Amino acid sequence: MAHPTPAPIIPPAGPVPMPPASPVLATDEYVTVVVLGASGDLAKKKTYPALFALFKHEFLPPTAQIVGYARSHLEINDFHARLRSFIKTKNANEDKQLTAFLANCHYRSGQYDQAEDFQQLDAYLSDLEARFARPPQSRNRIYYFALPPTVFVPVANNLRDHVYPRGDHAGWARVIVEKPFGHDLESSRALGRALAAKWNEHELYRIDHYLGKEMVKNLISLRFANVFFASVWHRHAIHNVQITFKEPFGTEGRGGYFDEFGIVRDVMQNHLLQILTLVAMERPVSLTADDVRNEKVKVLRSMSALDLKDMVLGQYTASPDGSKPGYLDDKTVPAGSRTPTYAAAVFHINNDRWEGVPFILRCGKALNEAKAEIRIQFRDVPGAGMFPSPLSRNELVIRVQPNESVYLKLMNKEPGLSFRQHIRELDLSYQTRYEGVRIPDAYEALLVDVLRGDQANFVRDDELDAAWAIFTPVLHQIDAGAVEPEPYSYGSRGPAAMTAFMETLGVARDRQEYHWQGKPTATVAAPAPQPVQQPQSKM
Ligand SMILES: NC(=O)C1=CN([C@@H]2O[C@H](COP(=O)(O)OP(=O)(O)OC[C@H]3O[C@@H](n4cnc5c(N)ncnc54)[C@H](OP(=O)(O)O)[C@@H]3O)[C@@H](O)[C@H]2O)C=CC1
Ligand SMILES: O=C1O[C@H](COP(=O)(O)O)[C@@H](O)[C@H](O)[C@H]1O
Repeated sequence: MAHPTPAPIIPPAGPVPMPPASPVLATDEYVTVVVLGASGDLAKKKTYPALFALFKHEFLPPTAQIVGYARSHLEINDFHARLRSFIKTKNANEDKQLTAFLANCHYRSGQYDQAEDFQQLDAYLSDLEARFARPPQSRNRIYYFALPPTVFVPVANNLRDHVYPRGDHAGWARVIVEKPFGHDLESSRALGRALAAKWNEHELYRIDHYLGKEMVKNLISLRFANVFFASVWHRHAIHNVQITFKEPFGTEGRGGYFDEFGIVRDVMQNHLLQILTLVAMERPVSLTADDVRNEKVKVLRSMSALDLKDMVLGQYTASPDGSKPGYLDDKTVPAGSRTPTYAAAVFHINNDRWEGVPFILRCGKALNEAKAEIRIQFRDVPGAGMFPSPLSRNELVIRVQPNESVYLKLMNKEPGLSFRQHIRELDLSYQTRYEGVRIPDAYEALLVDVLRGDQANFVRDDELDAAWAIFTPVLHQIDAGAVEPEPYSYGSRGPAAMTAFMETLGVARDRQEYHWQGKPTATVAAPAPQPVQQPQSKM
């Protein structure tokens, strides 16, 4: 195969100034970000918009260069035009910023398994470093895998062998890997071994983008920076914990990818389980990555492998009016597929703090609303009978999205001459309490962590292993078609079996009508945004 020589880099018009201090990178550090799979879906929808946002808000130094790499042959102007169509700007100033950002975005095409192509990439990066890094700045490289998992290993090997920083001022190298990290315990271990053959654990950043969401990052502050939560955060006060993810759209023509995984691998084994560990873990010794992850691993190791009898699985059918197709109507889904698009499961954490408390994880596509939340339901008040009104259980709700908020539902005396109790809430709605404050996208927050070298919000190898150990036995049964998922209509609340499932676990619904009086939230089915999914293998 012919390998074209790298295009010469346009010589600088004048001396490149030392970059201003970045809040995340010291002045003696220079960084190049290499986006592998730059022509794909994830790159254009998430990676580049997040990098632009960091550039715009001066978290990415203006000299940092971004090099896209993929197999497609793309002219740089076409590549920039493609990025422009996915990066929204609000005014002329942002347009100017985008033009400046794109001037730092390069593109190289090459195969994923060819050493020579990676050697040429290395030469290209070295040229850029010679131009933009100012000695004594160290020359650091971030490699972002926006790639199908089939090429993770050859790309990781080629990068380590041919594109690793070396020579004078060589700095650090960090690899960002996107899920799926295998499809069960065995495949995850095989992938882990292959990556570990060339890379150190401290260089690997396994992304679970839910760990970058503002309210998920807030969990550690809520729990450990407030004495009143710490004092009720255990089985004596909490009856159950519900962690819920709902999407109001189905696979919408991308069922081919989804069908290989199903909702348990797509959302529950990673995003929801990660949230569970942050809700349940003990106070870490410090906020350093390993102290936090040590506590998360302990939670996972205190959980038994999931059993099918502790699950409800569902698959959506067409909406009652026929306007929305069922899962099996998606042409990309294999006929007769039993892949679940909805799953609920109950977990128990076998330790002193949580014994007997059900942790209920629920996730589904094509449901009645868009919502991700953590709902901590407290125990019933003893002696509630002395009150004239039925008492509902207190609930602490942490709304991850949309409309981030923390609210505590409590019983309050109706004001006035009445002595009745009604449900009200202590409400920290971000829209009103942090009016005008921009909440960064999860990918931005995680890229900042990578620039800082903070792995606390990334999944460690033993954490991943423990997570797969919990799910692998049921996943194998589901894969073997052992369960027929219960049908539920597109746009509904999920399978009918959920009502009995929640009742059996002792989850109580409000015992009075409750209507929140605050600003209405847009939780009802909205036009479906296209989900970002791991690009399908093009190999
Ligand atoms: N700051 C804010 O943004 C605040 C917003 N609110 C809003 O007020 C409304 C009520 O709040 P809240 O009570 O916390 O939440 P919800 O009414 O959304 O749900 C409460 C719980 O009851 C379940 N549930 C809802 N409908 C049914 C049903 N028909 N059968 C069985 N279970 C059901 C829900 O499960 P499921 O998820 O499966 O439906 C959820 O677990 C919500 O729209 C909320 O967003 C309230 C306070 C503050
Ligand atoms: O990882 C995934 O997450 C998205 C939902 O992410 P969100 O940030 O939009 O809540 C989901 O649509 C997709 O199926 C899954 O792979």
